Amino acid sequence: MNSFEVIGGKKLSGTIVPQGAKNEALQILSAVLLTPEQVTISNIPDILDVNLLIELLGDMGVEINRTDRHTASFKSAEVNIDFLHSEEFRKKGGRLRGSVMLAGPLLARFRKAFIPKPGGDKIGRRRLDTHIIGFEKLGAEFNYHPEDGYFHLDAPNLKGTYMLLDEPSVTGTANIVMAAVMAKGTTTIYNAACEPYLQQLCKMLNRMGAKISGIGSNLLTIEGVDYLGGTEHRMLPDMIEVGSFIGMAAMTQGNIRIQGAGIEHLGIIPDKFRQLGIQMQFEGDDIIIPEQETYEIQTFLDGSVLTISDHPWPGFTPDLLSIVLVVATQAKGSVLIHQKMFESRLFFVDKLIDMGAQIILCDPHRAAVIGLGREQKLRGITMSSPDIRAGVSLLIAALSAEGKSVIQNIEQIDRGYQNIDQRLVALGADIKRI
Ligand SMILES: CC(=O)N[C@H]1[C@@H](OP(=O)(O)OP(=O)(O)OC[C@H]2O[C@@H](n3ccc(=O)[nH]c3=O)[C@H](O)[C@@H]2O)O[C@H](CO)[C@@H](O)[C@@H]1O
Ligand SMILES: C=C(OP(=O)(O)O)C(=O)O
Repeated sequence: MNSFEVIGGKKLSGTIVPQGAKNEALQILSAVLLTPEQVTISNIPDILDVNLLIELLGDMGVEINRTDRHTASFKSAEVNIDFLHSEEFRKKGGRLRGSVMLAGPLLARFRKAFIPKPGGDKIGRRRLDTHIIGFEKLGAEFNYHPEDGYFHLDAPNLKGTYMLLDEPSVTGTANIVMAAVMAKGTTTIYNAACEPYLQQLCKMLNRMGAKISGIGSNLLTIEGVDYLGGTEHRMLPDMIEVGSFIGMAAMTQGNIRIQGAGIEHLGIIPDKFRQLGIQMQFEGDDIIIPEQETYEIQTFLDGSVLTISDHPWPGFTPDLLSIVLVVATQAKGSVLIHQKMFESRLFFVDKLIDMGAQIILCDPHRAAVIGLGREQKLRGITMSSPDIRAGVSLLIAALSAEGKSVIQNIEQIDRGYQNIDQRLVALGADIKRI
């Protein structure tokens, strides 16, 4: 297992370009299975999770022509669905959450699918009920086979229907939409997830011939069609990377330009960093974070302590809460971080406490951060990265800390951040991959 050795205290400066969005890529790549025609995708992030999903598509018989690391064409003329039922798929597919989204398109086009226990971050219970119940409502029959550990799905006749989702699951909505585009009749999905990546998926499906309306809202209407054709698609900039860079700039007292940040798709993200007292300017589609001596956490209007919590889109994404938390440790003032959606995503704060941060973990969902206001630096330590976003938060802490830190298990970071060490070295960071 690789580690990062980081010597902290360097002010980062320069320009950084966000990669294509990881969580959009996982949806879009799954959708190539919906057509026998060619789909060409650009701005693909060159990261572990995405490369693994592309490999799985290849294993299923999809013809892949990767013109460069960020552009590829896919042709799913022949698909070996039974590969999903193999030991090899169980091992590889189990390493990423995104593999669960292969099921929707397979049901739509081939009327059967298999789902092994999916992977992804170990950040609490991650149920698949929304996916499976959605498929069932469309007419799929679902059986769990304890002997092989697979959900078996069969859907000889997918039929449009009305459904009210139990929760606006992101991958669940994507899966149900992909299953419904070629069902007979009209499907209405209420309480659908509506974040930008799902909007991107729906727009791409419409370009392929699907009839989806209500895009961007929590009520999607899908008129089934018989056939989808090829298309081209470009991934948005990764909003979680953008947020991570905003936090990193502030923590290291840096001066960074995030070029092509996709500002119109960031929703409430910039406002949350502003609530921490971070200044930023928008110039065209770039975000400039100027060097700031200190930044001060705002209070609510009545003067009470600020709370920052996650919520399904258009609320604040849970994937940036760990970043906000670490950035707050060097702010002036206090904030309560309330992770409502996941239950094991805050435990990494014990490492920040070891580094000298003032944090009280109230329970698995809430952490109170008392900012040090740069009066005392964090200390470098050796630590292990538990999940992708906590991993980057620890990296941000290490970049701002006094002395040397070692971050182990950086495969977690590589799952979602492309060449992060080299890109940060270009901004003046002292990071070695060991
Ligand atoms: C591959 C991918 O795209 N992964 C993202 C996707 O995961 P994923 O699609 O797996 O996450 P879901 O949207 O299904 O739900 C995430 C968690 O939030 C809880 N929940 C969800 C909705 C709700 O109204 N209330 C609630 O508490 C769920 O029970 C679950 O524990 O969306 C998550 C939520 O934005 C992100 O963290 C993941 O990075
Ligand atoms: C939780 C995340 O990823 P995944 O759903 O792929 O585990 C994430 O991207 O922060």
